[in-house]
Amino acid sequence: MTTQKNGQYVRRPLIAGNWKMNIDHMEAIALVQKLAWTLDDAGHDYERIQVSVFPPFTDLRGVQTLVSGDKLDVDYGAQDLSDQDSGAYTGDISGAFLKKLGCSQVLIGHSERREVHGETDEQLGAKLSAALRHDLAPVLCVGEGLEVREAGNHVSHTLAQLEGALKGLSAEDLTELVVAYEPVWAIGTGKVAGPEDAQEMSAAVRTKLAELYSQEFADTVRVLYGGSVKSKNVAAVLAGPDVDGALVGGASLDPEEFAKIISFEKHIAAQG
Ligand SMILES: O=C(CO)COP(=O)(O)O
Repeated sequence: MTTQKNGQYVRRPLIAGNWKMNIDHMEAIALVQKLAWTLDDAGHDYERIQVSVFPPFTDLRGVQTLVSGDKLDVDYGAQDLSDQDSGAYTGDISGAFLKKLGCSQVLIGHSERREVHGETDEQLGAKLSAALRHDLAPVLCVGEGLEVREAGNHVSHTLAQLEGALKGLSAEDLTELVVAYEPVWAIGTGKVAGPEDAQEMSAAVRTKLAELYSQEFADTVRVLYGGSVKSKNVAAVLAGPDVDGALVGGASLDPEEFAKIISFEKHIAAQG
């Protein structure tokens, strides 16, 4: 969600937790509950900074029951979806089912899906279309591996992933698009991209979106950074004007640490 203030776009920061294949449905309920309590105690304003979690599929019903029963402001979504809506696709999950479970977002093209399941930009484009058919905001993940970074081709590589997945989709289709830049070498390694790296790529993503669609569209799309985000580095990583939030893996499994990351503005203020 993006609003306009004095002719400028104000992008609502999003801090999202990707739980990957961690935490069963009982643990998920406890984690969301603890997170919500911690954020309430800290006086978190969800309208200003959106909070989402991406649990495994089997946890979604439990999370839905808790969020709707306790009227929590935490949003949630799935880590993947099928490009099909129903039928003989054993093991796949339809966007229609996710929507029924109250999901508002869905991750698409996480580097682990690209690597482990060989998902291609073309398939990801089909998944984006499926998300849009079911009114799920797609969080499209892009980012380069270490070799590409070392060769200095990270910007062109990442923008090609972006363009490949968005092929054939219009700005009107993509009003809820979120892009997450996650350099593969920073995921789960403790090596976080420098603030300049996060800003460089976020700005490049925005320029590409302006080229493909319009500046106005590009100004409304939120670009997240992901890869070893922790409370101690979040203020630096989110300092760039084009970085609109974070996609957090490991650190989102600890409710206190995740709540501290969500309160990143306090860390920025403390830095002066
Ligand atoms: O892959 C990630 C989020 O999608 C990042 O994971 P880590 O924060 O554990 O590095």
